[in-house]
Amino acid sequence: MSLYCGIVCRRKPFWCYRLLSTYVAKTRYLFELKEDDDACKKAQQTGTFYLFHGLAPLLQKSEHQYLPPQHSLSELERLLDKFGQDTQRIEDSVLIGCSEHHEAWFALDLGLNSSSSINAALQKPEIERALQGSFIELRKALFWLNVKDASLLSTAQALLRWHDAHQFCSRCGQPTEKNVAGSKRVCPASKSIYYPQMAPVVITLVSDGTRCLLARQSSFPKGMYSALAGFCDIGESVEEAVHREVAEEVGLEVERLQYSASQHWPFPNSSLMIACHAAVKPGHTEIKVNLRELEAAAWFTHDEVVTALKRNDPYTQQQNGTVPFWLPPKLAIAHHLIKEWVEKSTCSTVPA
Ligand SMILES: NC(=O)c1ccc[n+]([C@@H]2O[C@H](COP(=O)([O-])OP(=O)(O)OC[C@H]3O[C@@H](n4cnc5c(N)ncnc54)[C@H](O)[C@@H]3O)[C@@H](O)[C@H]2O)c1
Ligand SMILES: [Mg+2]
Repeated sequence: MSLYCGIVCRRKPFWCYRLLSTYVAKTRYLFELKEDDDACKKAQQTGTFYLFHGLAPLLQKSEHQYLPPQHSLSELERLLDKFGQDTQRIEDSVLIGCSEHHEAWFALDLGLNSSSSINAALQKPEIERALQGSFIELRKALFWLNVKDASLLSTAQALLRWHDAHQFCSRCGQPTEKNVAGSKRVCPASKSIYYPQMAPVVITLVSDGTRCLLARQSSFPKGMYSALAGFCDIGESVEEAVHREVAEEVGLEVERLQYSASQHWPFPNSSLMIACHAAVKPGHTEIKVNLRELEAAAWFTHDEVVTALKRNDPYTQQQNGTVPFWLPPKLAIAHHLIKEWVEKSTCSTVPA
């Protein structure tokens, strides 16, 4: 229930956090930190930092799970000091969220070349030893993290990568400067403002009523099949992109599009995955694979998909040198789409 009653406080910020629901207060607090550099600097004093090296997050193994440790500002300053680095490097950190109690969370990459400090990147093994953890490639880490940490670290990696790649103004070539939160970069020379971007991608699970269509690119791990995905062209609607991508990749026309869900996907650059179900016209099921885009595509039955969904670790399942058919991991939206199709077809209400 929202406690916000429309009362406007005279204190800065112009709303009173105490009158807002926890969620609204949190979003307003994060909004303030993005807009106000002084407030964000102050938040760093009481906030915590997630560390990365070359875009790989620091993880610590605890019992049966991997967790990303959080470090306070003073711990981070001590670490930098220990390795002979100036604390200006902390200016490269980006805001990635906050707790319900308004403890701000930041991410900092110690391996990328710093735009704030003249010191060279820190050496990975030494920091791993000092912090008793390992920097693990995010694609691998996603298999071991819980949903909340996976989402937070994906956001952090996407934002750190975007800042690393946008250090110069594309209009005049001069260096750009990030605001404290990292929600934008500004070119002092041309006055251009740059905001972190995501590319919209449609991902579609096509059904013929009893089977679903899955495909693989040669770059996928062996045996893995997924739903059809493709970047939206400029000027296209989501619906147009779904029709075009399915036609382009497998030579089929689809109808009865149903939006399912969306997801931020950090690889290889930030994408906004928009997931849909679609159906082919009855009898129009002949696949014509575009070999410039895909290695293979095929129709899979309900039973084949159910069996594949149960294969959590496909690499241990190899028999006689063959790799079994398997599906993207739980955290990928493709997994969600496929699971949804299985559940719907079990109830006999799958899009025909
Ligand atoms: N989260 C998931 O479940 C999931 C599943 C499948 C694919 N994906 C992601 O979807 C994305 C798109 O899938 P795809 O590779 O089949 O796309 P695609 O079919 O559009 O083919 C990729 C090609 O599109 C072109 N392209 C056009 N706009 C681009 C842009 N903004 N960035 C990069 N390339 C662009 C390039 O030539 C590129 O080689 C991939 O990055 C992949 O990681 C995510
Ligand atoms: Mg594709």
